[in-house]
Amino acid sequence: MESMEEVMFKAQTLIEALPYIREFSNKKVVVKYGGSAMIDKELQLSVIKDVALLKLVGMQPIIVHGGGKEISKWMGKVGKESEFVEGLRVTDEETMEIAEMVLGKVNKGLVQMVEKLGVKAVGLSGKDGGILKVEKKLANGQDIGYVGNITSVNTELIDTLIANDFIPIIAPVGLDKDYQTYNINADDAACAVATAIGAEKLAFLTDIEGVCTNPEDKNTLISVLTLDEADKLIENGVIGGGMLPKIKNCIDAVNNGVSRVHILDGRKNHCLLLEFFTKRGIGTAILKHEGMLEHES
Ligand SMILES: Nc1ncnc2c1ncn2[C@@H]1O[C@H](COP(=O)(O)OP(=O)(O)O)[C@@H](O)[C@H]1O
Ligand SMILES: CC(=O)N[C@@H](CCC(=O)OP(=O)(O)O)C(=O)O
Repeated sequence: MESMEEVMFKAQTLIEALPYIREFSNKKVVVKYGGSAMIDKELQLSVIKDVALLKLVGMQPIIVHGGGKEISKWMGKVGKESEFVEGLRVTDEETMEIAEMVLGKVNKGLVQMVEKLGVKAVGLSGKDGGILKVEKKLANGQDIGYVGNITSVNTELIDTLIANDFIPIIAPVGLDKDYQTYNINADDAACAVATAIGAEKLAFLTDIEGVCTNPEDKNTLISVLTLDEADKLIENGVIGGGMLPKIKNCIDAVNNGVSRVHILDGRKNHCLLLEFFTKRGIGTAILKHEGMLEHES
């Protein structure tokens, strides 16, 4: 049996959420779901429950997912080594086939979870309705195969689904002008979709607390990062590895009108709810300038 104190705490939490629910009512929010937060089934359900709740309280969520670790696992099963250049998977024809199959499986798994919660979802890849059009992307000037750089986003299908109360769940696969299939980094896909549909908010779920001055020490988490500060951290090498393309996408999204961009720890249960509905927020917020901070500390 819950104590009165516990019940009151829950009521307070709900009241704290009120202004955020009002502010984001009918607003499009994009969640990039990938990395380690995808591996654990329990964590998956926690993320999906959060997204379903965002929908049920009146927001218009769109999920863009990855599945890099799952792709690597299945590559291993067929005896293929995964190779990355600048965080991008070197993608030959066979790798493309595996990536598309695995991302399709991940996609339908997420749809299934959302539907089970009684919320409508449709799973798509960037091939459907011409959502993601690409050209070949080079990494460090190097040809790494069927890796796509997004050239345009067709929002027609996404908008139709949202208007009909579905949560669109998008896998990062696209077509070039000759209708050749390409593998797309999921962070790139999330940024492009958020920008094209005019999202109010873009949240990247990843496997670390947020941007840190020392990634080995979670106490060095940076809660708020302005574009100028982000540029400096890139210049002096503080931001590296997989965080580099993520931050570049964050900068792009902010510069292209997505006013709230966040990097959150997807390993933390209900990280989306904490970010969306509490005063403090969690993770790192990337803002054009400090004055735009929406959370009080
Ligand atoms: N300054 C930094 N702050 C946080 N993480 C960083 C930083 N520099 C490098 N990283 C690395 O980036 C990783 C996150 O990127 P990545 O593994 O590609 O995420 P995902 O798989 O979720 O897309 C972290 O686990 C960390 O090792
Ligand atoms: C070109 C490229 O690298 N594509 C990625 C697509 C999946 C992805 O980005 O998944 P995460 O977000 O979980 O890392 C890949 O093949 O791994």
